[in-house]
Amino acid sequence: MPSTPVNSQPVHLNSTGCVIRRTEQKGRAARSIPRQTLIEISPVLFFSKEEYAAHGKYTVLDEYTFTWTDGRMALALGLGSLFNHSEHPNVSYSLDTSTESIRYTTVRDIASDEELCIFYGHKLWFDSAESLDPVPHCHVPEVTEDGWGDLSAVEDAESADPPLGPYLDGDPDEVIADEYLPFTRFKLPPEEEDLESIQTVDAWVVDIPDPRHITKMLKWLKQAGLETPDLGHLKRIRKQKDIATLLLATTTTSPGPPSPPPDLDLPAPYTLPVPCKPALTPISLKLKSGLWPTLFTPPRKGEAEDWTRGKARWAWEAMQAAVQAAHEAQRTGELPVAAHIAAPYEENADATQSKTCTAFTACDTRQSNAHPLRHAVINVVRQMADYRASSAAPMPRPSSSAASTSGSASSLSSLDGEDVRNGSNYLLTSLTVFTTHEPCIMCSMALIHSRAKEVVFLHAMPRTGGCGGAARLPTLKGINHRFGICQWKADFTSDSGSEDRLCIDDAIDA
Ligand SMILES: C[S@@+](CC[C@H](N)C(=O)[O-])C[C@H]1O[C@@H](n2cnc3c(N)ncnc32)[C@H](O)[C@@H]1O
Repeated sequence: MPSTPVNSQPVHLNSTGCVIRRTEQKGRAARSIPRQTLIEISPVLFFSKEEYAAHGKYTVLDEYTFTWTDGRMALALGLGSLFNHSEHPNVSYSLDTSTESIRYTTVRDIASDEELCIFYGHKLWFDSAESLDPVPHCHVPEVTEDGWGDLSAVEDAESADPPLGPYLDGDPDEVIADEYLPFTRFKLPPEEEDLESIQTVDAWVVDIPDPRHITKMLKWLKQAGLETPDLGHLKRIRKQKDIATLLLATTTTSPGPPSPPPDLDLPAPYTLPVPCKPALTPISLKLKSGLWPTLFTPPRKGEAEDWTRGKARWAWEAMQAAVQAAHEAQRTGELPVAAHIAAPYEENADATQSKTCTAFTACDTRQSNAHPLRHAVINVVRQMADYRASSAAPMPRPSSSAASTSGSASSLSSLDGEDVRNGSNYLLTSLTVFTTHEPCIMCSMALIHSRAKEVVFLHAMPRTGGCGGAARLPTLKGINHRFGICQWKADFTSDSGSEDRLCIDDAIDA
């Protein structure tokens, strides 16, 4: 660590204009740096948990290490360990598991000599002394010749307000209204059912020939403890040809026929298949009510998942990872198309310490592999599956999900050997996939097979896309899973004016 006072000449700097100065505030800009500049890629040094528990944590390293996505303790080399924490960071970072490095990018224009800070998370282990630097409000510093040649930025700067600003400042748990989200959500119409796809359960019913007995039977139902919530989506009485029939209980609740009061002299109960769920569409209502009178519960406005400021920031960083990978792909002669599977956003999580799932990024490699199927989405799913297969890493375990009609979603937990053999390595259950381009029909189908929770894409592909362009696969009849679809808003592009470079021929399937 250099020991120069704050106003002396920098003794350690990198090519994008960062310099280390020994003050209470580390890591300053030696010159103005435009937003969206990749200022540092820090390789990471790892310690096993055991090594860290036995030695590392008793040393100064404890101030610098954090938990990597796979549980190892990690130390950022280069300038990475020197960024101080701020509630208003001007630098964002993303963990790149494929190269085991961390990428640091400015989130707004940085004035010369301004301290460079990242956000450590909400659980700090020290009392934060925020930098006294005034936060410049979108002022674009004049870039004058400063002796560092023309190495100031990797990306071009724009003079507009930084798109991430609204998400960086303020309460990360605050729910953001749809119009302020960085993407537009497409509302999928409720899935249309047909007679074959309606799920039913067998239930006991009893005919009540004398209508005067209906009230008595309803009372008895309550007393007998048969007013169970599993039948809450069905009406209790069906009237057909002047005969009322009462729904008693499913055969799961009551394997044998319930016994109504003998003094009513009712006929013997019998079983009927009744719908398992309420009707979401008028067609479904008609079909289900043909089996048994069913409640109609169309999806209401505002039922979409809430997005918080912290989650919007997570999405922004994930899209940025995809965009960066696409630019890198382009530099190596590939199509500028990339996909990023983000580790799930954890509310109230410490950004550096508690990630339990790994993120994956892949680009299109159909040029270098001379293989027409090596699309970015296929590559990223494959990358994740290979990683899981090789490391017995955590995988999604099916449970329930609003987005999945196959009834699967996840907490991330290890699966047993049988699941692995069954191909669970490919499951994206509960995971969001960020792509620079709307996935083509093949990739959209792969995402359905993989049970992706949602897809967020930057560029629409009207002629070839499978998420609304040429087709919208999740809405096709007979599909056994649906993923949510979101398109990134142009105003919020993480690509800072360079997005035109990601444009590809609209005849190409991404
Ligand atoms: C990764 S290091 C950052 C670089 C460190 N300041 C240095 O001089 O090497 C993390 C440590 O820096 C200090 N630190 C970082 N941000 C701080 C802040 N906002 N307020 C006070 N101390 C901070 C804490 O001691 C923390 O354990």
